[in-house]
Amino acid sequence: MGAGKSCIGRNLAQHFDVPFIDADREIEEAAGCCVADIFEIYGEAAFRDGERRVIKRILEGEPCILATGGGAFMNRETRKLIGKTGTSLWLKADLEVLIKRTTGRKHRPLLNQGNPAKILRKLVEERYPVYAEADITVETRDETQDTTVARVIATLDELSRTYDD
Ligand SMILES: Nc1ncnc2c1ncn2[C@@H]1O[C@H](COP(=O)(O)OP(=O)(O)O)[C@@H](O)[C@H]1O
Ligand SMILES: O=C(O)C1=C[C@@H](OP(=O)(O)O)[C@@H](O)[C@H](O)C1
Ligand SMILES: [Mg+2]
Repeated sequence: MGAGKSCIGRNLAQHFDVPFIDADREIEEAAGCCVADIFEIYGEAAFRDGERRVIKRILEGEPCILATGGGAFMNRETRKLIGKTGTSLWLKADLEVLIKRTTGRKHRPLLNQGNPAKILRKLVEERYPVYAEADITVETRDETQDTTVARVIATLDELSRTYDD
């Protein structure tokens, strides 16, 4: 949450001229309400179930850049499917950066359940070892979106040169 998956993913899709899909927006469309309302009305378990199904459908579709929600990669089945059909990229941010980028934003229900900084610290501890299984890791720091996008593109360019050699 706050790493920039949605913003940077959209930018990258424009750069590479491929479709961009945000899994959270797809879930909201299917449910007819926003993520916060899905959590409130149906509960987190129902959201996770919808998230798993929506991501599976997207991965079975046309090639695209997909921004998942921060919890999606924690699902073993989703992780396996991403590994089989796609290339995963972890936008890795320090806790401080995540706090700065999420402060004052109310649309992430998990951060409204207590002290957001504490919740984010716990999630970083739980999730980062699993996120480390991603194919590619790119750091995102306290910097402009353009700087992060440029770092991702440079990393991908370097990797494609490595594969070409
Ligand atoms: N370098 C950066 N990369 C990505 N987002 C940034 C950056 N700097 C500031 N931001 C802000 O941080 C927030 C990231 O949110 P978002 O893209 O929704 O992240 P996620 O989808 O990972 O939760 C946005 O409000 C964006 O404007
Ligand atoms: O980390 C999480 O568990 C979540 C992250 C959110 O997406 P972003 O990571 O795009 O904010 C959204 O899917 C939901 O609020 C749960
Ligand atoms: Mg997002």
